[in-house]
Amino acid sequence: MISATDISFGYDGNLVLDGVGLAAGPGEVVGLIGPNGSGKTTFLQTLYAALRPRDGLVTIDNDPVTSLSGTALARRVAVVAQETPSDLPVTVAEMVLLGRAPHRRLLTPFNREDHRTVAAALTRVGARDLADRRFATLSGGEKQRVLVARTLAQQADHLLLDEPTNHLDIRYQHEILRLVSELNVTTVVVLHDLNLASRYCDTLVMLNHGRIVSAGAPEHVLTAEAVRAVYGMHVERVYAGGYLQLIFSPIDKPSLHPSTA
Ligand SMILES: Nc1ncnc2c1ncn2[C@@H]1O[C@H](COP(=O)(O)OP(=O)(O)OP(=O)(O)O)[C@@H](O)[C@H]1O
Repeated sequence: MISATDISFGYDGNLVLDGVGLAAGPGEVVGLIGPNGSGKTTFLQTLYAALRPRDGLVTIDNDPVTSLSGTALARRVAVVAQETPSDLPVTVAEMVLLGRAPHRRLLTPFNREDHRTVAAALTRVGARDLADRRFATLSGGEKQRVLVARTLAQQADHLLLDEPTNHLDIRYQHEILRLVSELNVTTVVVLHDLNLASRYCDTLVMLNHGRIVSAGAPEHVLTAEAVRAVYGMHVERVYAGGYLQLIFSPIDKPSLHPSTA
């Protein structure tokens, strides 16, 4: 369970999060959505104590996140941040093996079980054949899948993901998010694609200018009014294949079809 209450944060005195919060219950996937600069990444970073909020409290299974040591936090929380690691001279398998580090004592060699876990994680993201490649030489999408594999190898029961579908082709966007939604791991994920957010998240938190505009079930958050107010876009809501689908058009060029919302 991840809980954040009344979080405020500013860079150099400029407030970019103003009293935001969320609750992700066990196994739940919470999507953080909102326009560019609305504070999603900043909020996510406060959840794993990469940033210390000015006010408010973040807890992981009721423990304040700031009370956990680095290793204790890494055993419980796996993170895929927006910036991928730079040109570390490691293979893909070695990069995923780093996910096992919180489970090993310092300087204890990795064992067969670690290597099995890494192989299974790479298989789950469709990257087993990349195991011996230099990580730095992968495409953006391949890197992203490998970083998700690293979080699987970490076997933490909380997952924080910042735009994990960035660089992924349409098939892997769905495969990665379906995998995340089936992991039964408490997850907070920043997403830009509102249709993916709607399909794979249990609840959504919509930010704008560092404040929460609405939170709850995707169909209640992604209303035409909210999308118009927050993104300045016209949206038609349709249900296709049992899923809510949003069809966007700029406000000055309304869709030819009347709203089906
Ligand atoms: N290191 C920093 N120093 C100063 N201001 C920052 C810093 N990082 C972010 N900001 C500012 O804080 C605000 C929120 O940024 P943040 O990256 O959290 O938004 P976001 O919703 O994740 O944006 P995007 O969708 O573009 O990734 C923005 O105005 C941004 O310019």
